Amino acid sequence: QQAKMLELNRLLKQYAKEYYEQDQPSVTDAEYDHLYQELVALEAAHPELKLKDSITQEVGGRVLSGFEKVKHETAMLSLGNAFNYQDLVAFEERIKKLVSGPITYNCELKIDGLAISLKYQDGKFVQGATRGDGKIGENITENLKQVKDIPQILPEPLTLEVRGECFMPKSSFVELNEEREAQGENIFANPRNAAAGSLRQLDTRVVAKRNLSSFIYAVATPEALALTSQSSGLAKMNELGFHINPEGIVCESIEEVWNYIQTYQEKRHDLPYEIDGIVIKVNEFALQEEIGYTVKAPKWAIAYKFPA
Ligand SMILES: COc1nc2nc(N)nc(N)c2nc1C
Repeated sequence: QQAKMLELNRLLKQYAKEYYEQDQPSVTDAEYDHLYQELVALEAAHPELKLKDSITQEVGGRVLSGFEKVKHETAMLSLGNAFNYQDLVAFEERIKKLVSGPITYNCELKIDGLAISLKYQDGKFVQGATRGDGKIGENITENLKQVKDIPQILPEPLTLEVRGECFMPKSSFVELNEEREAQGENIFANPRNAAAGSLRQLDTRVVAKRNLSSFIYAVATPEALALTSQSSGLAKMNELGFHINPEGIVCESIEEVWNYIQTYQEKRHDLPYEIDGIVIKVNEFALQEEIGYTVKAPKWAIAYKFPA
């Protein structure tokens, strides 16, 4: 076993050197991960034999043997869907039955990535998680630390949780598939799969090379920031250093919402990331509370899905 550990360490250090210094690894990520996991397992089985300079002890060589589960304090919900103008009119009619007074709509691009939750304690990023089943997600904090536009420290010592989408820009997706093709590895079908596959990596150094990005779209703890609307919430999160999608607008009517949808049904082909629709939300938080939720989704929001 000791000999095996020595051999694995020698190989992995050689591969890591190729990967990080010479940028032409002689093995694929998958082979590297496999060997790495073999060493992690060996060390777990024989801790007394673990080499003190083992590659698994190196800073940055954060390799998990799996992801812990985390419970979401407030469930990460899904969205009801709309597929045409009539669905949007029906959405507004349902809402108008539940509230009096003027309603405005915050319209946001629906990024084709995967939902993430980010928790901050006294202004420090302490936990990142996947949506999972909405109640229980996976702890991918170490991987999300490799996403460059996710702030590690906030300008104020706030304790809050935000939610958003982690995605791979189109250009990075093309590059990654070219690399994988060159190494005879299977390519990803779309940027969403590439992002999901990257965040599932157990070796944070692989994640660091995948050029993932994020757009934050909600504060899960709005009371933490005394916010009154979705649009002001996004502005505040932007000030705090979160990456907020710049294409969102406030609409005064469903007609305006429909114009926005038509605009992006075309414009989306020119965006540097993939979107699969538009999310329309009642902008005022007081009205959102009045309108409420179904078991699985807010009644004050709807996702208009672009035709595939
Ligand atoms: C309020 O809940 C949500 N808001 C969202 N907003 C945007 N922009 N994109 C999403 N995918 C999204 N998903 C959910 C569940």
